[in-house]
Amino acid sequence: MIELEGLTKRYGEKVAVNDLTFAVRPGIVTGFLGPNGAGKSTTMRMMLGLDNPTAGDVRIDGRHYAQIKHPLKYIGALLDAKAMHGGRSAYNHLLCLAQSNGIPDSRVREVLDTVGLTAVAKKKAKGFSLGMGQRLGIAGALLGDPQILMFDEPVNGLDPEGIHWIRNLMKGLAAQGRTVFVSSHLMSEMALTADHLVVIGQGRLLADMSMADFIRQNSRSYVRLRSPQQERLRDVLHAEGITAVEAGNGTLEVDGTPVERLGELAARHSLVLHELSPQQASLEEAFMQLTAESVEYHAHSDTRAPDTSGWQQSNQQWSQKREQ
Ligand SMILES: Nc1ncnc2c1ncn2[C@@H]1O[C@H](COP(=O)(O)OP(=O)(O)OP(=O)(O)O)[C@@H](O)[C@H]1O
Repeated sequence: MIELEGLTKRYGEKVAVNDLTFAVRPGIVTGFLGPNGAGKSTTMRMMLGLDNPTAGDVRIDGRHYAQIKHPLKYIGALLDAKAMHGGRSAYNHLLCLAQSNGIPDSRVREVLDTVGLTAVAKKKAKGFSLGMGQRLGIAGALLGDPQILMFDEPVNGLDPEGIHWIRNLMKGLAAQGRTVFVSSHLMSEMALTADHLVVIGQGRLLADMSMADFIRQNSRSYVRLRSPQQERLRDVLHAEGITAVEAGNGTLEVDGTPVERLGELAARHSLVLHELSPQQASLEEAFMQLTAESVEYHAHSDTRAPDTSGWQQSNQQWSQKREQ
């Protein structure tokens, strides 16, 4: 278990981490999300004793990192895959880590095998690709067979097979009862991997809840209906006290009524339906909605990536229509 209590970090005027209190529990994968500059890496560095908090406290199984004798046996971390001696071979890099942490040499071959680097074990790390470097960093995290694992952007540089592998690795580690804490900007990947989310913005805690609750609370779920008998359908719904909002392209949207009830109502009145589909926003949409106000770095160009403001706008319009 990792516990943070009022954790704060200032760099001069800048408050990078602002009074964070949360716990990371064993047996599940906890995702750590936040826009660029939100304070994720700073938080993780303080968890590992690499930075001192300005205020507050972080404890690993009740102890400060510095109090743990052989830390790699308790907590394994991938922070910066480039942070290694490039002149050493992958094998020697891990051997040095093992020997300074009281870990048997035999463990080096095991973790090299786990991450798929056995064939290049004798090659110098500085010649490694980004993905190979990530794998070596992950091998270092696994070396001490720790109960707590922390990964900062672990899929960075990995190919689809590698992404699939790390996803299953993290889920497997959590299923063994370990504590797994992972940050990533890849929302689709996070949605497939994490059970629980901690979300921060401008150093502050924005959410600490299950993935399902996070999406439910930060997005709109509704049912979309399409029928060639739209007018009759609207009348039937209206008579039942159900508000259906026209959403263009011949579709109606209904909020707050289970999809089963809508289907049964249509059947009872012999209405033809071409579509009856529950709609749930993605993690990415829920994340954008929650963090919209705490994004520090906005792109300002005509070629910027598509954002979800359209989605937010239609959400607002929809809410306004519902209120009318
Ligand atoms: N050593 C430092 N000195 C001064 N400011 C710092 C330092 N380290 C981080 N910061 C600032 O603290 C804030 C949080 O940075 P941090 O790297 O923790 O964010 P992050 O959530 O990991 O961002 P990203 O997703 O972009 O990696 C940023 O505004 C950053 O500029």
